[in-house]
Amino acid sequence: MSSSSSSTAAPSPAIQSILPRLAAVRAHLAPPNPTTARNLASAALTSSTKPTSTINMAKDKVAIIGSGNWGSAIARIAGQNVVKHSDVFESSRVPLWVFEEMIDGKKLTDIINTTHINVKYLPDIPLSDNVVAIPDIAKAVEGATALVFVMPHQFLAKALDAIEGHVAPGAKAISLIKGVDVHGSDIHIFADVIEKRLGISCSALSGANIASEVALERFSETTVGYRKDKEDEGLLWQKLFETPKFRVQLIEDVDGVSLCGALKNVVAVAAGLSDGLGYGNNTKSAIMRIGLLETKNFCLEFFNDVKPETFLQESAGVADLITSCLGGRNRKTAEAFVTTGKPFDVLEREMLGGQKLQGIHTAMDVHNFLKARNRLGAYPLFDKVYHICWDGLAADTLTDGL
Ligand SMILES: NC(=O)c1ccc[n+]([C@@H]2O[C@H](COP(=O)([O-])OP(=O)(O)OC[C@H]3O[C@@H](n4cnc5c(N)ncnc54)[C@H](O)[C@@H]3O)[C@@H](O)[C@H]2O)c1
Ligand SMILES: O=P(O)(O)OC[C@H](O)CO
Repeated sequence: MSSSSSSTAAPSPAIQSILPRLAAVRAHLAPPNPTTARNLASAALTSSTKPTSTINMAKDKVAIIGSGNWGSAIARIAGQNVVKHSDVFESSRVPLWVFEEMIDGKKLTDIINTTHINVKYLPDIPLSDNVVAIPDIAKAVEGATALVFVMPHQFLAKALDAIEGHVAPGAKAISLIKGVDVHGSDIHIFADVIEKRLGISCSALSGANIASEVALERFSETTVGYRKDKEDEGLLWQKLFETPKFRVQLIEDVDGVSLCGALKNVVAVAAGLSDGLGYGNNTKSAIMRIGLLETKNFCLEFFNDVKPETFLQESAGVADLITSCLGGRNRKTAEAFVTTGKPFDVLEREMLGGQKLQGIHTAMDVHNFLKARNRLGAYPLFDKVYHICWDGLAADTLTDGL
């Protein structure tokens, strides 16, 4: 963070190392408005152009880990916002980890670094020049203190293997990944997986955010869930992501934000199946309602700290469920699953140009978890999606027993 008084002498390394913590303590002691997270958020917005400290402090260095459709859209915003908030962020360079692949004989990283466009995952929409594509994940996170995880969930474990041991002291993370990590009767959100593996605090961002619409600057909202007593981190992520066309709201609810983002993908698959069957709007609305109810019941049954207001008052809740059931990739491929009879892996390859489906995998993870807990009967929609997608059950049984 830059100083409001550039003539102040630089503090010693020992003092510098405790400055981020001091800033956090100061934020807790004197929040701009202690009543609600939203008020904190707006206070941060209005104060964003004002100097916030009289002491020189290290700026946060951002790294984006993942460069698919959403990863590229979010890298675009982050690249612009680090310049806008160059008092807080190192602005000259935003490393973007790219899983290297060849496109027409050229490396995707070279194409991005030359044209500033991710031609495969977000064609036609330029990233800002400071976003630098890097194929080596350990190099991409080197020195970074604000790590943005945005990749299909199936690739996270391998990415963490490569990152572990390369994370800067004092770093924090945010997960934009939609899905759940299930082992037998255990379930975790990916923010927990990141936090545990890297030993750093991890927030979550999720909302009604079809990537291409956000990238085209169509007005959208999102939710950042931050950890208990970590409003300062929520405010930092809000600074990194908020624009006039992409509004970021804050809530102290990492679990609820993450789970809503994961489970709505299962509901979106159900909505697509319904569309494929030609059932119309009443049925789809019923699926959304039942899906939201199962989502809420699941969160409250298996996670202790979920805030009820996340479901209806936050973009991560009902709004993401609606946009995904209307316009998402999960909906689209599930509709084609019914109309073409092709399996999902074939449809993913044929219809998504390298982008990945999450909903069918989350349906299986949720099924396995509920089975292990002997609770399948309480979640009939989630269960039906699993059996239709993975078990050969006829799609036209979708609404039976709901
Ligand atoms: N696309 C959206 O509209 C959207 C919006 C909000 C949230 N999300 C969520 O964000 C997360 C990331 O989605 P996305 O749209 O950026 O990705 P995507 O679906 O476009 O996936 C493609 C990405 O996976 C990478 N990849 C492919 N094979 C790989 C491998 N073997 N190892 C590592 N990486 C590999 C590709 O390089 C590319 O970056 C997901 O959890 C998704 O649900 C997506
Ligand atoms: O296209 P989907 O179905 O993966 O959904 C995209 C986003 O999660 C919508 O917020």
